[in-house]
Amino acid sequence: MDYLTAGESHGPMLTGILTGMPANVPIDIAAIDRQLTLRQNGYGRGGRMRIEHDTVTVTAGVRAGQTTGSPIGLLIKNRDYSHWQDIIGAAATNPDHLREVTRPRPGHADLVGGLKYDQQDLRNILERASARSTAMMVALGTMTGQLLNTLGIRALGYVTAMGGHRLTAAPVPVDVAGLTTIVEGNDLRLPDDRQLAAFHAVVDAAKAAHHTIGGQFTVRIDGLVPGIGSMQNWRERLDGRLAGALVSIPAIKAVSFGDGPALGDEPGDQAQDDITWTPAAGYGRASNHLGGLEGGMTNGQPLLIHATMKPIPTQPRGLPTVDVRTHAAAQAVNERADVTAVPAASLVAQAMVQLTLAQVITESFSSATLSDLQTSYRAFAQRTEDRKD
Ligand SMILES: Cc1cc2nc3c(=O)[nH]c(=O)nc-3n(C[C@H](O)[C@H](O)[C@H](O)COP(=O)(O)O)c2cc1C
Ligand SMILES: C=C(O[C@@H]1CC(C(=O)O)=C[C@@H](OP(=O)(O)O)[C@H]1O)C(=O)O
Repeated sequence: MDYLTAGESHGPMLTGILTGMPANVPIDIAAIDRQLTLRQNGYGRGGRMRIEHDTVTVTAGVRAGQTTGSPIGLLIKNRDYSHWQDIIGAAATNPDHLREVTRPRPGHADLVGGLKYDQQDLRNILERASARSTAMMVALGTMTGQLLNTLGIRALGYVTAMGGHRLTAAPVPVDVAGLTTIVEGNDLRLPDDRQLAAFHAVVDAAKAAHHTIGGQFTVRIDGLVPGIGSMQNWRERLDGRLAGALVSIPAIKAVSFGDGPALGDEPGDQAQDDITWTPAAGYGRASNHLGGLEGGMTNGQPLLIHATMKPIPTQPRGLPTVDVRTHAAAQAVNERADVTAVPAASLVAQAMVQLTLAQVITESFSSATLSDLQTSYRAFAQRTEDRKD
C-alpha cells in the first residue's frame, strides 16, 4: 500500500492516489466527508475555512461502494481557487506579479524552499508546503480507517493541551468507542467537553493578543492484536514508522509513546508494564506506561501516541525577515492564517496513523481481497490467542 498527494493550497484541487487497498472493502464516502468537515471545524481556524466546504470525489478504484483492488483516485476541490486562478493557474501569466511573496516567513518553508528550488516568487513554495494538503491526508486516512474497522481496529485523535493550558482531569471513557462521541461532538476535539469553555478562552485570548498558539494531542488506537510490527530490522519497527508519519505533518515537532518524556525520570521498575496471565483473558498488563509498544511491536494494549504542534508560524504582526530581492531587513508577509489548528492536526494525525497501520497490516498479511486479509489476520490473532492456555 502506498499513497501520494498533489495540489497547491490555492490551486484548483487536491489529488490523492492510494494503491494497495484490498478488493471488496466497503467504502462509505459520506463518512469520509464527515471527517473532512470535522477537520475544517476546529475553533480558532482562520477565514479560509469559511470559504471551503470540503467533500471528496472518488475518481477511480471504487465501484458501487466497494474497492475493486485498483489504485484509488480522490479529489477535493479548492473553492478558493476562483479567487486565484489568474494568479497561480497553470496557464496564468500574472504579469503584474500579484500576490508575489518576497518576504519569507520564519517557521515556514518559504526561504529554504526558495533557495533549494531556485524560485524568486516564494509563493511557488508556500502553496505546496501549506497544510491544505492535510485535507487529502484525512480523506486517504479515513478510507484506510474503514479497512481497519473491518478488523476491529479503531483510531481517534484528540486534543490534550493548547497554548500551555492542559486538560485538568483524565478523560472519562477509556476506549475509542466511548471517546469518539465526545471528541467529535465539540469543536476542539476535547475528550472532556466540560473543559471546553476554558480552552475556548485560551484561543480567544491568543486571537485578541494577535498571536498564535500550538498544543498537544493524543492518538489512541484500540483493537490491535499483539505482534503488529517487528523487532527484526529498524525499518520494520512500528514505533519508528508511526513517529515518522506523525512528524511529517506540518508543524508537528515532537512525538512520544505512553508516558513519553516522563519515562526518562521514572524508576525502572515503575516504567515497564508487568505481565499477567489469567485463564479467561490470557496475557495482560498491569499498566500501560509504554503505550502499547514493545520491541517495535504492538503488545495488545491500546496504542497511546502523543504529539506536540508548534504555534502557527504566520504572525499577524509579521516577524523580522529579509526581502529576498534586496536583502534589506523587512517584516514577513502576513498571509491570512489560523490562530491555532491543533484540533485539525489531531485528526490529521489520526489519519496518518490509520494509513501507517493499514500499510503495515497489508504488508504483513495476505491482502488481495478483504476476505484474504480477514482470514490471515484472524488466523494470526488466533495463533497468538492460543498461547493463552
Ligand atoms: C491543519 C493545519 C493547519 C495549519 N494552518 C496554518 C496557517 O493557517 N498558517 C500557518 O502559517 N501555518 C499553518 N500550519 C503550519 C504550517 O503549515 C507549517 O508550520 C509550515 O508548513 C512549516 O512546516 P514545519 O512547521 O513542519 O517546519 C498549519 C498546520 C496544520 C497541520
Ligand atoms: C487551507 C487550509 O489550511 C491552511 C494552511 C496554511 C498553512 O500555511 O499551512 C495556511 C492557511 O491557508 P490560507 O492562507 O489559504 O488561509 C490555512 O487556511 C486547510 O487546512 O484546509
